[in-house]
Amino acid sequence: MFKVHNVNYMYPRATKNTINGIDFEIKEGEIFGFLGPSGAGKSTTQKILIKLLPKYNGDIQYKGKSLSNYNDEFYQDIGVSFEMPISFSKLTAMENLEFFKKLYKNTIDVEPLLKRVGLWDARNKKAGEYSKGMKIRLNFIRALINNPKMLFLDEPTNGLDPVNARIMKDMVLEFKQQGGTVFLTSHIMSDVDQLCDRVAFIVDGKLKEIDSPRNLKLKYGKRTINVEYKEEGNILTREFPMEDIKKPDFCQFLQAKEVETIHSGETTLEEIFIKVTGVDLRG
Ligand SMILES: Nc1ncnc2c1ncn2[C@@H]1O[C@H](COP(=O)(O)OP(=O)(O)OP(=O)(O)O)[C@@H](O)[C@H]1O
Repeated sequence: MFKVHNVNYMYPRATKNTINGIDFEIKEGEIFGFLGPSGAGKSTTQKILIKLLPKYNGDIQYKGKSLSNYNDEFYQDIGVSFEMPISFSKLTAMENLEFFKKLYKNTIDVEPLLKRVGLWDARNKKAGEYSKGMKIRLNFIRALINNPKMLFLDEPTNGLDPVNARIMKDMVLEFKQQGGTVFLTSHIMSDVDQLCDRVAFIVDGKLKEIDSPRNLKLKYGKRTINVEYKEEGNILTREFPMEDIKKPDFCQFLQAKEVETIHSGETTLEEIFIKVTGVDLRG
């Protein structure tokens, strides 16, 4: 869908590049996560990809054609839901959606989507009177209004309660199942784990890692089995090399002990984030 080659970007009046020679591809039909510490360049990259920052150096191809050669037809193809909800506060949610519909050739029926995200009953309320979470949900529907092939989502579940976050994630996964491609940024590693086929880590404008969450967990995790067992009222743990799984000693150990839990030693995306970026998400 996208091929990004050796892209650099410097903001006007800045003294150094914000984006430093990044290379990556977004495959058609995948959910691609873009992760990194605050200020690393995630939003800047997203803005470059949606043609808001056209003065980059390097090559970006969208569907085999240089991004810079696309006109406004590009916007018929994509949907964008950024962190800051954008809507006309004096218009109702429905009036907002009707307004945005007029900008596109192909549009969808918003009723089922508004019902799905729980905004149907509030459709005639002014967008300015919506809560933060309602604005985020409205913004998401707006991003889908032109039946896009590609969605750009910035922190899609930030500010949503767990139920609405779940609905949003299900809708993103359904968008993918119907052939859509997604580029998303998030600081919520469990969301990234549930949604993304591949993730890229950006630090100081440079890409440090690109792979599937599974491969990253194998790469950064330990090939171990950790057994937690009870002995004389105490909970003890013992770590075995993964290779021991086939050895009689391991089976004998399990049979002899009162086993509580068994885990393989793969790591979490949060731990990987800390290792790759050097920044602790927990602050
Ligand atoms: N309009 C601008 N002019 C100059 N510098 C900017 C501008 N927008 C962002 N920057 C700088 O570019 C760098 C990257 O910012 P960016 O918004 O891309 O980070 P981010 O990774 O999206 O961060 P966050 O997770 O906090 O949203 C930061 O140092 C920021 O201060």
